[in-house]
Amino acid sequence: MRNIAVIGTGYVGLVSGTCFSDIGNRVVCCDIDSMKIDMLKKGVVPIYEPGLEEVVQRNIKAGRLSFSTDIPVAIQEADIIYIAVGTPMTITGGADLRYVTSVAKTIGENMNGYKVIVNKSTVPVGTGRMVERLIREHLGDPSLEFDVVSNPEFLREGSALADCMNMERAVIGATSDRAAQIIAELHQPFNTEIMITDLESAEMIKYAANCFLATKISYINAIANICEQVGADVTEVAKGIGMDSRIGSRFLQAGIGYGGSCFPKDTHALVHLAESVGYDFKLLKSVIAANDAQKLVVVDKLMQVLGDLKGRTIAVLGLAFKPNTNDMRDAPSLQIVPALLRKEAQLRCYDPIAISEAKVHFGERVTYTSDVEECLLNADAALILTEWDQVKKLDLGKVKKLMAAPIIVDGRNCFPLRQVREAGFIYHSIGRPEVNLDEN
Ligand SMILES: NC(=O)c1ccc[n+]([C@@H]2O[C@H](COP(=O)([O-])OP(=O)(O)OC[C@H]3O[C@@H](n4cnc5c(N)ncnc54)[C@H](O)[C@@H]3O)[C@@H](O)[C@H]2O)c1
Ligand SMILES: O=c1ccn([C@@H]2O[C@H](COP(=O)(O)OP(=O)(O)O[C@H]3O[C@H](CO)[C@@H](O)[C@H](O)[C@H]3O)[C@@H](O)[C@H]2O)c(=O)[nH]1
Repeated sequence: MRNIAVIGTGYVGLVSGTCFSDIGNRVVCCDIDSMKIDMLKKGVVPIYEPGLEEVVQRNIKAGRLSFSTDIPVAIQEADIIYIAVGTPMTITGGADLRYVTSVAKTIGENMNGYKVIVNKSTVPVGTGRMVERLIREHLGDPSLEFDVVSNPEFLREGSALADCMNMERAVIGATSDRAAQIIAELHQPFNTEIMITDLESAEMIKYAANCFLATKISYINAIANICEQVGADVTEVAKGIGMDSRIGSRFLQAGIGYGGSCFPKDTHALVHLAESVGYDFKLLKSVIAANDAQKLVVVDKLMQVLGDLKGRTIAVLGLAFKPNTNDMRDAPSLQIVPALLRKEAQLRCYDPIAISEAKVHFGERVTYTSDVEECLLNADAALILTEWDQVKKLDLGKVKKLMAAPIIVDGRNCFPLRQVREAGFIYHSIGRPEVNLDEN
């Protein structure tokens, strides 16, 4: 049993802190956001993450998990300190390290014995060394010992708890065997593959992994754009190439580009890091440019079907960057909705859980509903932006009766072509042949 302090109780800090407590450690999750901490103390989880609230409540009850804004005390009482604060993108594309820097200083000021300081935030190579230096500079007693470790997080939003409890690997980048062993032991109950490496390589692994996945998505989206011109179907192509185990079938879903709190900022951060050492990462720059362009292909498709969008009622199905989350950070809808508004379309937007987050961005310029059928009622066209189950399971016969015209532009390839053809829709999706009424 270890005493762990997790500093930064967002998606990553809350989920990993909860999982560490669930395997038997005593964990205090800290944050400077007192509203968040007050909610969590009552067992209320401030983010939408399936299954999380139950596990949080279970561990609070068991006395293993607590929440606090008193970060100095949490540091003093812990033998392992996890840093899990945000590292958002700066205007120049690099990672903003101000929160990491501030936490490192606070840790240094409150050190009172040997501790392992573990960085879980996604940070550029060299940050672990900077954290080490800052802690040392702020130590009250220079004889105090500590080690800095990098243990990047690979969970996905929407399946964060399951991803963390069943992690495929734990990457541990350490500067001492002592610290590597402590963090490796901490991960034993997860029954996962443990990779012990150096600090710099661990930091690089996180960016290299995310940027590889982003590259895979931009690649299949580029293939989709060619498929449309040559009459091929990208879902068949993805299936066919994915059967090659060297390629693998995951992250080959063509769509409206990647969004979310990680891929957009991490691709930019790696380009920025490369630039700082004199490498022009042209490949990754193209991945980013392709992704930016991909978000808007559905706007062109809508115009191709409807012509002028002025005054037309569009049912926008899904606003979150992916299903099972209410996170709107860098969601493709943030580009697509304003582009449609510039064309003076009337937008009725559906999302089962992200409406209050979406309102921060779109305000009163669109109308909102969490009822998918209400969204579709009398609409001139439906535009699918998130592959929510509620959308994928729609009865197309019923949808046709609800809508003013049977038109769907699908940015997520939710329906088999045969199904929409039989239901009598005009259906334009990504990288697949168009379905038009004359062939129905
Ligand atoms: N969200 C994900 O799916 C995910 C997955 C893997 C890695 N990451 C990385 O993990 C890090 C955290 O991401 P997130 O999505 O959890 O961020 P988040 O924005 O949800 O949470 C960060 C939290 O840190 C708190 N914070 C800021 N400064 C603080 C300070 N000085 N002391 C205490 N708390 C402070 C904020 O109030 C906030 O609650 C980022 O580097 C991100 O790239 C995120
Ligand atoms: O085949 C695919 C797979 C994903 N996406 C899109 O890619 C984005 C990211 O999806 P996903 O990776 O599932 O979600 P995140 O929660 O952002 O997780 C990513 O980013 C996290 C933060 O770094 C990492 O920890 C995870 O391993 C990594 O998958 C979303 O917009 C998806 O719609 C596609 O377009 N096609």
